Amino acid sequence: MTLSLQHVVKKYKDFTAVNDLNFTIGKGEIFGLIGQNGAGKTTTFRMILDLQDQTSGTITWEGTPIKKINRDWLGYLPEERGIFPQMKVEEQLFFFGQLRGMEKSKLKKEIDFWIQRFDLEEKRNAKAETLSKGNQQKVQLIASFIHQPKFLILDEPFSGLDPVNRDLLKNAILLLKEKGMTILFSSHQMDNVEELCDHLCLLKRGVSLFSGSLLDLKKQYGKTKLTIRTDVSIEDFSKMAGIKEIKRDRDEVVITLVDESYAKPIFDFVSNGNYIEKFSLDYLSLDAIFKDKVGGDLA
Ligand SMILES: Nc1ncnc2c1ncn2[C@@H]1O[C@H](COP(=O)(O)OP(=O)(O)OP(=O)(O)O)[C@@H](O)[C@H]1O
Repeated sequence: MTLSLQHVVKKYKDFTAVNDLNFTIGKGEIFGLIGQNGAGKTTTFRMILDLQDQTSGTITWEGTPIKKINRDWLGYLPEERGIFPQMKVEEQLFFFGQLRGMEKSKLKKEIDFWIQRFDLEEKRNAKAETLSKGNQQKVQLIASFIHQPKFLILDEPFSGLDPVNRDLLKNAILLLKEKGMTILFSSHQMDNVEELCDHLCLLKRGVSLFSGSLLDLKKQYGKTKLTIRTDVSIEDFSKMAGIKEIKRDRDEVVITLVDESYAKPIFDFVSNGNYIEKFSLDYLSLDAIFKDKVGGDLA
């Protein structure tokens, strides 16, 4: 394993912000840390980054305590956004790359690649303060990994991005993974986590409710989401067993089953021996699982 947290605790006086946290991230993995506001995500990042000490527990990178490792292995996009407002985009990226010891010609190639990739060519010589919020975020993001770190931490990288830029970012993260980077990120948008993560940790008030592969988490709930395109009314489904929740969504009926064994009798009932256009049995979405795990208690 590349990064490993073992029994990590962080206390602020008598308040425990992170409580006995354990997870490991494999090389080249994209790992999601999810949890509501105040769950302890940023605190965890800051401990991994050695910006603050844990109260107890160990954090290691390839078996070595992180404190003993050269900082250049790391990249970080903090939740608080900030770039130099007066500096031009390209200058800014040169500044961050050189700060991290990158050689100029290699840096130039990287900058050209990412400016192109993030659709910032027209902004190359613009001062950062004249850029839209989304474009500033893209520049800060590039700055976080321009020195090609082995491990990249992104705190809420998707916040404030429109759908087009969201996709640009998503594809960039996948490209970085392809290049062998290990990536840890947090997001409140479960669809982003679902699309990107191999593994994840679900935090609630500093306690891990789950840590492991996304598929294993989904398997805990089984294939219990049933979507059927049908005119059959919700009332008519009331005679069927195994339905936990049912609602109509335009021309479809969406059912949460007690377990997947109830799907077949429902299929027989709805199709009645005829062709049906859509009948699909899926795992629950991460969003539904998250809400179930953390409950309605938002405090
Ligand atoms: N320096 C500090 N002193 C006291 N309490 C703190 C300090 N920093 C964080 N906390 C508390 O620790 C808890 C975890 O905070 P943290 O910022 O890690 O949450 P988060 O999961 O990143 O939340 P968000 O999604 O809102 O960014 C919160 O209750 C917060 O108020």
